[in-house]
Amino acid sequence: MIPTALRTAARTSGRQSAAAFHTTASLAADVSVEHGRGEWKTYGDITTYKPGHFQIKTYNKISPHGLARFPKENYEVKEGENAANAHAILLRSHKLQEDEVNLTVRAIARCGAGTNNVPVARMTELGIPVFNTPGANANAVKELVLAGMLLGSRRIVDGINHMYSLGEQGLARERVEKDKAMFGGRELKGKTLAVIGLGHIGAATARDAEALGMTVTGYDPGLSIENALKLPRSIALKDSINSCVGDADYISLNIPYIKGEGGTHGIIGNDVISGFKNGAVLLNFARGELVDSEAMKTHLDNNDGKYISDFPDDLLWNNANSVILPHLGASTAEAEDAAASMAADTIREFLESGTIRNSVNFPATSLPNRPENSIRLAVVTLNKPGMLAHISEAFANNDLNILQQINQSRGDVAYNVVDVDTSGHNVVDFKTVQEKITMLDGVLSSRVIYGVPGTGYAKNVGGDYFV
Ligand SMILES: NC(=O)c1ccc[n+]([C@@H]2O[C@H](COP(=O)([O-])OP(=O)(O)OC[C@H]3O[C@@H](n4cnc5c(N)ncnc54)[C@H](O)[C@@H]3O)[C@@H](O)[C@H]2O)c1
Ligand SMILES: O=C(O)[C@H](O)COP(=O)(O)O
Repeated sequence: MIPTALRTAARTSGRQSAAAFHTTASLAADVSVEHGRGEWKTYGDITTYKPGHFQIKTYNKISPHGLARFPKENYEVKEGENAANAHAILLRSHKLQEDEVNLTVRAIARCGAGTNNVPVARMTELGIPVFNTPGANANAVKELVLAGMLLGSRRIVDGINHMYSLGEQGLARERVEKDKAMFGGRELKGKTLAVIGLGHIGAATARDAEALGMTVTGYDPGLSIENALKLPRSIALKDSINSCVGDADYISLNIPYIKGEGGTHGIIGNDVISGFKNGAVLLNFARGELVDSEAMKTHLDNNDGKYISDFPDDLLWNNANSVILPHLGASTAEAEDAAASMAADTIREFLESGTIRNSVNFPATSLPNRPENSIRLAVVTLNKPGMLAHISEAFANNDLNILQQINQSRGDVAYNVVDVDTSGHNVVDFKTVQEKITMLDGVLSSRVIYGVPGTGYAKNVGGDYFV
């Protein structure tokens, strides 16, 4: 729903002045594109916006190392609601609400792996690509999974708590040797680890577990070639979760949380848990919702076994056989820097050249550099027949020749990047062409990737032209 102020802006924008931008080549035409919200003054709250800059809205604490990738000449970074005219959103685990996604937002990047905190399906309907940072924090999580295996084998937490209590009573020296018999454990070497999900984290965990002398089994119906090449040679690949966990002393869950039919909600339920070996340790550094807490509690209360996780759980947080940490998997300086840097680079590439890399809802798309004397238009459409023909026709009707173009689709959405020749034109009225293309039935948005940062974006919002 367009807010009233912005609806007015959308209707009147055609009457407002546009800026002319010059291409670098000497023979280039003047190109007139729509200038954000006309004279800027209708562009939301002007006091929070620097015309000529891309505005990045952040949620959560994003590593300054990553944010430094946005050059100050062209970008301003603002936290949450201070960014009233955001062109892109950068976040970690913040549960993003639709009303936090301004009409001006062209893209969203999750500094991390899981995008279940972003309403991805809705963003696809709105024509907004959502990106993540595959592998950027995988080493940090893998190291915590390894630590989790040790926590599950050596009663380290119980031992620490016991020493604390003895210390308080002044009994530490007297009791320390006698009491150690209470905290016996077992070794990882020679035990079996089952890895569910052999992606960036799972594959690295499998490899390191083998190096610790463990036998490793794995299950991943969507194993990529890239991750398959990282697996230890000795891994036994299984064809179901149940067959993977049956012989395991440790089970590491490393899959995404996906809601709805065919998703992964409660995928570790009673049918899987009842197949656990006595004493098995379940490591959940993926998402809390993957595990059926009731079933896990019943299991822990009636069998040997442990649950180690970095996700909150109302039923398991104080269970004697569980160790629950804060959501710390990716909280290392290295992972935070890497994820924020990758996210910032991805957003920059998208805003500055239209390239799509590491999106979870849009097709990977990359075009060679824009030729001289050309303008680039990126158009998001529904994935239906005839869209490309209509876009091409709009250019032809305005005597604009297409130099290169790419059209990629994914699910319900298609993404087109078109470079059109401006040579031989004195003035190219791009406002008119862009409005025609944007208001075609099935077009969601368009963006002139040219000229002043932050300009040239238009949306077809249920028949309203928002520019
Ligand atoms: N605790 C943390 O701080 C933390 C940090 C990073 C990631 N994570 C979580 O870990 C998950 C995995 O991260 P990653 O970087 O390895 O992601 P990834 O995309 O590289 O790997 C996920 C793998 O899971 C597989 N998979 C999907 N559904 C499956 C299923 N039902 N059964 C078996 N395999 C399945 C996929 O094919 C893929 O290979 C993320 O989605 C996120 O939820 C948690
Ligand atoms: O999916 C992820 O990448 C992790 O859960 C990390 O989340 P965080 O960035 O909030 O630590």
